[in-house]
Amino acid sequence: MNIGIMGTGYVGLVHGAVLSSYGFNVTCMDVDEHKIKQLAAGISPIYEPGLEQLIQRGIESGTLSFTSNAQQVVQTSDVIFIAVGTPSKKDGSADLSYVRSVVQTISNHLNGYKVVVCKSTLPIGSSSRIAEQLNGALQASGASFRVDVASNPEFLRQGQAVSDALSPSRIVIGTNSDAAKQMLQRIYATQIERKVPVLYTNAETAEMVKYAANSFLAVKISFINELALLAEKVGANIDDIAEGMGLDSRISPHFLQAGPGYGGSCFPKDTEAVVDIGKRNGEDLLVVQAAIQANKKQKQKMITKIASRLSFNGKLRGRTVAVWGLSFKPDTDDIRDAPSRDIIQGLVDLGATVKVYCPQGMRQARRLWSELNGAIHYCDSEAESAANADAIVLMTEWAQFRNVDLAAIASNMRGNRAMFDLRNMFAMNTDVQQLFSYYGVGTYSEPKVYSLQEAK
Ligand SMILES: NC(=O)C1=CN([C@@H]2O[C@H](COP(=O)(O)OP(=O)(O)OC[C@H]3O[C@@H](n4cnc5c(N)ncnc54)[C@H](O)[C@@H]3O)[C@@H](O)[C@H]2O)C=CC1
Ligand SMILES: O=C(O)[C@H]1O[C@H](OP(=O)(O)OP(=O)(O)OC[C@H]2O[C@@H](n3ccc(=O)[nH]c3=O)[C@H](O)[C@@H]2O)[C@H](O)[C@@H](O)[C@@H]1O
Repeated sequence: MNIGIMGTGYVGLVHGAVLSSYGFNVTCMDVDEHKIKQLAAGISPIYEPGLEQLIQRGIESGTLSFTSNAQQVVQTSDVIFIAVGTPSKKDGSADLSYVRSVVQTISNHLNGYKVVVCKSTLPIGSSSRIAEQLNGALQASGASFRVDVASNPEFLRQGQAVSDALSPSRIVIGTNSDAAKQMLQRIYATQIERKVPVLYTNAETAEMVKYAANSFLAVKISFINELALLAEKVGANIDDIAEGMGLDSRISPHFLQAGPGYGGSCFPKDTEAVVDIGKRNGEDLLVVQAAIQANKKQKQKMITKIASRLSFNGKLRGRTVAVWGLSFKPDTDDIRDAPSRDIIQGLVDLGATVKVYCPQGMRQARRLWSELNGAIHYCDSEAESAANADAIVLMTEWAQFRNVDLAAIASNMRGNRAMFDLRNMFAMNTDVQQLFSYYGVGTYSEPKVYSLQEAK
C-alpha cells in the first residue's frame, strides 16, 4: 500500500517513519523544502529519541522517501494523511489555513479513489466538510470516482513520540465508510494484533475525543497546580497529596505532577480551540475555561514567588538567575508555548540578568525568541549558567539535571544560592536542599531573608 503524509512535523514525520518500518511504502511531503532536503539526507529536523535512526532505516530499506512534490504524492498514494499544523489564532480558534491549503492541493491532483485521513487535530465537523469539498469538486469536474475521508486523531506525546506511535494507548477511527475503515485496519494491523484498543465511531466523535482528552488532561494539571498553591500556604505537601489522591484508581496517579503550568504546542491551543467551538455552538465550557485561567495564574505565581524571595522592592535589578530547561518538557527540543518563555520574560521585565541552559531547546529558542536575544545569555552547561548567579530556576525536568555536581555548582553561586525547583525534582533530596535555599512547588518552605547587599 502506498501512503502519503502531508506535513512532516512531530506527528507526520513520526507517523510516516513508523509506518515505513512496518513495510508500507511511505512518502512524506512538506512545503518546507529545507526540511525535505535534510530529511532526504537522513537528518531529522526535530529531536525525538529514536526518530533519526528510524528515518535512516526507512530510507535505506527504500520504504521511506521525502518530497515537496504534492502532485506526485497525491497521485501515487492509496491513503493520504493530513498532518499539518492547526495553531491558535489570536481569538483562540484553530487556524485552519494550512489544512485548507493542503486540502486544495489534494483536490487539484486527485486521480482516483483514495482515503484521506485527518491526523491533525481539527475542529469538530472538519472531516465531513473536507469530504464535501473534495467530493463536490470531483462531481463538478465530472469525475467517475469519489474519495472517503476519515478522522484518525493522534495521541502521541513529544519526547516519546516514536514509542507512543509504535505502541499507542488507543486508535480512534472516525468514519462511516467501510472501505476507509478497512484501509485503516490494514494500516494499523500490527498494533491491532498487539491488542491496542480500537474505537470505531463517526468522524465528529473522533474529532471530539481528541479535544476532550487534551482538555481533560489540562484540567487535571491546573487542578493539581491550584491545590499546590494552597498546599504551600497551609503547610501541606502536594506530591504526597497527589500520591494520596492517585492511589484511588478512579483518579489515577498520572498527570498530577504540580509544576509551573502546562505548555507545549497542544494543550494551550486545544483548550482555547475547544472553548471557541463551545461558544460557536452556544455552550460555555466553564471547566476548560477555568483550567486555562488557572494555567495563566500559575505561571504568574511562579514569577511572583521567585521575585518575592530574591528581590528588593519587588525588582530583580542586580540579580542573576540561571534558568535550566527551556523546552516545555524533557526529551524534546520543542519550545512552543513553553512556560519557560513567560517566566523568563517576567524575570527580565523585573530587571534580572537571565542565563539559560537547556540540553535541546536552545537552538529553537535562539531562532524563535529573537526578541529576547539581547536580554538573555545562552550557556553551554548547567555550571556555566549558574556561575555567580543568585538563583537557579529549574523549569524542565531533564534527567541530566539529577547528575550534575550540584555541590560544585552551589559553591560557585552567590547570595543565598536559591534553587526554585519548579518540577520538584529534588523535593525528596535533603542533601540537595541543604546546598541551596530550596523552594519547590506546593511544598512549604520558610522564607529566607536575602543576605546580599542591596543591589543598585
Ligand atoms: N506535536 C504533537 O505532539 C501532536 C500534534 N498533534 C496535532 O497534529 C498536527 C500537526 O502537529 P505538529 O506535527 O506538531 O506540527 P508541526 O508544526 O511540527 O508540523 C507541521 C508541518 O506541516 C507543514 N506544512 C504546512 N503546510 C503544508 C502544506 N500545505 N503541505 C504540506 N506540508 C505543510 C509544515 O511545513 C510543517 O513541517 C496539529 O494539528 C497538532 O495539534 C496531535 C498529537 C500530538
Ligand atoms: O495533542 C498533543 O499534542 C499531545 O499533547 C500532550 O502531549 P505533550 O504536549 O507532548 O506533552 P505532555 O506530556 O502531555 O505534557 C504537556 C504539558 O503538561 C505538563 N505536565 C504534564 C503532566 C503533569 O502531571 N504535569 C504537568 O505540568 C508538561 O510539563 C507539559 O508542559 C498529550 O499528552 C498527548 O496525548 C497529545 O497527543
